[in-house]
Amino acid sequence: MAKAYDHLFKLLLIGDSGVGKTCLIIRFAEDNFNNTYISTIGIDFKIRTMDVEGKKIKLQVWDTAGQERFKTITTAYYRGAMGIILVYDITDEKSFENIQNWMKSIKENASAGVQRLLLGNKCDMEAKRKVRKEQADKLAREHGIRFFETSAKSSTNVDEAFSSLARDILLKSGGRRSECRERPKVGITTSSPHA
Ligand SMILES: Nc1nc2c(ncn2[C@@H]2O[C@H](COP(=O)(O)OP(=O)(O)OP(=O)(O)O)[C@@H](O)[C@H]2O)c(=O)[nH]1
Repeated sequence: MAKAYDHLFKLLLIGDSGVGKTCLIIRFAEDNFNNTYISTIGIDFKIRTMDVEGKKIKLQVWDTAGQERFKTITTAYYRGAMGIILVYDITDEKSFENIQNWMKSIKENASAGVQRLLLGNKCDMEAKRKVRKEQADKLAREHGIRFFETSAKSSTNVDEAFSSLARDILLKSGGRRSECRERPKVGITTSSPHA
């Protein structure tokens, strides 16, 4: 029987409440978008398998609640993550300023070698932009990480962002077989509806 996947990578999305973390995951895992805002309670995850550099990569993507009151629960999940995606909203300056605090939280709670990625979401809302692309580019460069502007709504750069992070983790691991060896379903699988 053909192997269902070569690697399992655990990713985590963090960032202020309302920046679009859940929507990015739903766009990535289900190719769907909903305008209704239901704030995440605690933590949730979805799965999608994708081809990266000729390998089948199963991505288990964890969605955290941005609200401060869930911090104790959500930071407990940092340690197991191989990649962490920091998300801000390009129409919300405060969410960009807070990226520094989210970076600090990674330093305090995640594994030392965790791969990070910065996303400026809601780039479909150009008229309401408050954060210039150059500002985020500079921040990403300072931290030595990649940066994309995305839109979960228009699907801009969502697949690109996830596959770029998966590729970086893959290359860093030297293509060694990673994590568990269960044999899941092939193709795109999702689980656990957004709470
Ligand atoms: N225009 C636009 N709206 C978006 C986009 N992504 C998310 N939204 C909207 O922003 C709101 C918040 O999205 P969520 O994905 O629930 O935000 P979140 O970061 O998961 O929030 P918490 O669960 O509270 O941490 C919703 O009303 C979404 O419809 C986007 O790319 N463009």
